[in-house]
Amino acid sequence: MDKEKLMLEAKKAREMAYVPYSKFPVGAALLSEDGKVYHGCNIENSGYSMTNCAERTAFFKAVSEGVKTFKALAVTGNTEGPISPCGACRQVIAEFCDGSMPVYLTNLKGDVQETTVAELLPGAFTKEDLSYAARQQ
Ligand SMILES: O=c1ccn([C@H]2C[C@H](O)[C@@H](CO)O2)c(=O)[nH]1
Ligand SMILES: [Zn+2]
Repeated sequence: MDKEKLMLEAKKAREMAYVPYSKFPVGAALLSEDGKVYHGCNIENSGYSMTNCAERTAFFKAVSEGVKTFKALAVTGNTEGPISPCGACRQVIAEFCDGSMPVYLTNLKGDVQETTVAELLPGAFTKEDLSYAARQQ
């Protein structure tokens, strides 16, 4: 699947957003190794901190169905420039994806920023950091 199609899938996913508080719908489309697209939207809550972003929704859907290897991610929202994932999502993306995996950040006007997982979260805390500590025990 090409990046244009993946960004279109993110736009479709955005239509499902549940955003009564921010009124700021976001869509994500996560392409798995086996070519399947996992869609995600943001899902808000009256307890604001319970809100789940579009990106994490897509990852949690895939992982909960046993899929943990991914090829690309597209995210879109109605931002002036390409949308910028929050810190929590950057950490979740870093958990499941190689640093070199492409991420397409876009908006409704069609601006596109092609970046990578490593660029989104330089110096991410990873499972390697945990295993170092475990080896010392
Ligand atoms: O990349 C982003 C940025 C924001 N949001 C959501 C969280 C909240 O519902 C709304 C406003 O922050 O947008 C996402 O889903 N993804
Ligand atoms: Zn987020």
